[in-house]
Amino acid sequence: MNHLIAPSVLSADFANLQRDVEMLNNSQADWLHVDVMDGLFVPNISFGFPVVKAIKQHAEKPLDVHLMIADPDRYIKDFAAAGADGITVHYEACTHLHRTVQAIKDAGCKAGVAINPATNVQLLKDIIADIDLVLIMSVNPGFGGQKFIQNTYNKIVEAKQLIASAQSSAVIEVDGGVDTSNATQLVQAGANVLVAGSSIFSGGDPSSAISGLKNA
Ligand SMILES: O=C(CO)[C@H](O)[C@H](O)COP(=O)(O)O
Ligand SMILES: [Co+2]
Repeated sequence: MNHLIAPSVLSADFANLQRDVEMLNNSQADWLHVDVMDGLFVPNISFGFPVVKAIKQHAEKPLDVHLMIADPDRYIKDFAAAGADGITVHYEACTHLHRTVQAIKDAGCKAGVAINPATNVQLLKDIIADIDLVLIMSVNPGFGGQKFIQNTYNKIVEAKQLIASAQSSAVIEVDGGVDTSNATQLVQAGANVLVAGSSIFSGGDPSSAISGLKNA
């Protein structure tokens, strides 16, 4: 599979969200990555259902919703209703992860599980066959614009082996500090989906930054 690009709307201009979503519609972006933060699981608050709904109204590509919230079971149905196509929860935020994954699927969405930089890939062994996506965080979640953590490459290789041994169809997504300096090596290690926020939106030409990552 060719790798996919999922620009993070967290780095968009919130005062011009429709304009930025339309730019993404017309770009080589494959998905729109939507970061929801609750100020509890992570030390930052981003946005909730009304903003996800507003993005959905204009988006022509799937919404890849990354929930950085405590006890996400409480809100799965609401995010599905708001327009999520995929919902990713954090391993570290779920007491009953299997139940949460089933709830995501029951809500009609693709189910993803994210792991923080200090969480061992092997902890996904008993859920890997049930999920559609593994999100390997390459920064500590909570903020855009952080420095990429090098150990991510090893974790991608390990996740790929875990997926193969379980005959899982899960794809591997990487999130945090992704730019053209590491994109090629991430894809070579086995990443299928690259999330990028600041490297896309901080320059003057987001659309060509997306093309740069797509051609990595
Ligand atoms: O989940 C996230 C932060 O927790 C964001 O998706 C991620 O940080 C993307 O932003 P950047 O490319 O600027 O690192
Ligand atoms: Co994210």
